[in-house]
Amino acid sequence: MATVGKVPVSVGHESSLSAALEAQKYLQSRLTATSETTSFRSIPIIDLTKSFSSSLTDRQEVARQINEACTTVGFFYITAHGIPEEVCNNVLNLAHRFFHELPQSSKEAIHMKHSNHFRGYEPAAFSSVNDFTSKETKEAFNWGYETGLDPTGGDGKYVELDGTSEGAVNQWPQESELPGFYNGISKYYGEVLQLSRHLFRLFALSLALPEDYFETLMTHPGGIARLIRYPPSINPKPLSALNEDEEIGLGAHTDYECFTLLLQDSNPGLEILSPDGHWISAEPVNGGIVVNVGDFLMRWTNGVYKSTVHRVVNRTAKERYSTPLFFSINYDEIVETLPSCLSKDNPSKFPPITAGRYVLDRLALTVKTGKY
Ligand SMILES: O=C(O)CCC(=O)C(=O)O
Ligand SMILES: [Fe+2]
Repeated sequence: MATVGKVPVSVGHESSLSAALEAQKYLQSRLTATSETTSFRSIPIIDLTKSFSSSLTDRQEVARQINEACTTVGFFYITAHGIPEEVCNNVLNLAHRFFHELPQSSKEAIHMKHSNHFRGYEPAAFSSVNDFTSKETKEAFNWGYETGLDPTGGDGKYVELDGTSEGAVNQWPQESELPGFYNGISKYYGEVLQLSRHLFRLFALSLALPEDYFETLMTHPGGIARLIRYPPSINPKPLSALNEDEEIGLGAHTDYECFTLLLQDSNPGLEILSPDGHWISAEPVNGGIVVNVGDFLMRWTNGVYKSTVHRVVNRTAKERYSTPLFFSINYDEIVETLPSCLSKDNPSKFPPITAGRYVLDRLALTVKTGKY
């Protein structure tokens, strides 16, 4: 089994802190590297139809494509994923309503600064994924797992990133101010949570593990999600090799959790960095959801699955909306390198790590308040 059990969260904190600092160094090295031999110019599209088949061979066929994508690009689109179109359209529409209809004073009332858990409204330039050298233009609304949002009802043992369980920590807008908001979010979140569990079964197959290998690790999973708004560009510019963008929506970064499922509207903006230093636009695919490997899964697979650097630059005169879910396992699990990613010639490169603490230490580096 990959987990080595549950321990008090303080144990292993030092290693997750140094892991967070290592990750920052890794990011800097990726941003300056230009000479890797493996590279890519496009992002694969994986049709999930066969993943829902009762035939294991069919499911393994999809898992093989996932393995190929994760060992090379670290990003792929999924289509035929089963989330109804109207649920997706509705959540993007709610994002628009949140930023346009909710009065500023109500946004302030649920400002992220009131939260110990990075939840609530986050204005532009409040956080920065890499070192605060440029102000990020995005604004966001952040929330996380609640038992009531989980269609399975969970196992009632949810803990936050720091291992505590304080009860409800999400900061929601008042129903009277944004009618239907909680319901619409809840519908999408439930769907995308279940899709993430489905994907984890495919990830297990893709890593030559039993299909239910991760099952007991996602009974109260971490799942931070956001509505993000990128303002229209003041000075729209096409993507160029010169990399001299003044308006950065979200700076270059890797994600922290196991994997991310990202719904984006019809405006491009997401760009991913190929190993030889080219930014590739992850154009929206009709009915598609973007999936990318996060650093926690990269570590867990001993570096076999790639966590790829990406950023967002809105190059259009239209605003852009997106909704990522950062799917993690139960935050109180401690994991060590997956057995199928180890061999005599390839010993573990990473020490055991607590799922929540690792993410917390990464997130804490993105805000200046010093509060977290
Ligand atoms: O908005 C997007 O397209 C990407 C968002 C993202 O990369 C993130 O929130 O980590
Ligand atoms: Fe990201």
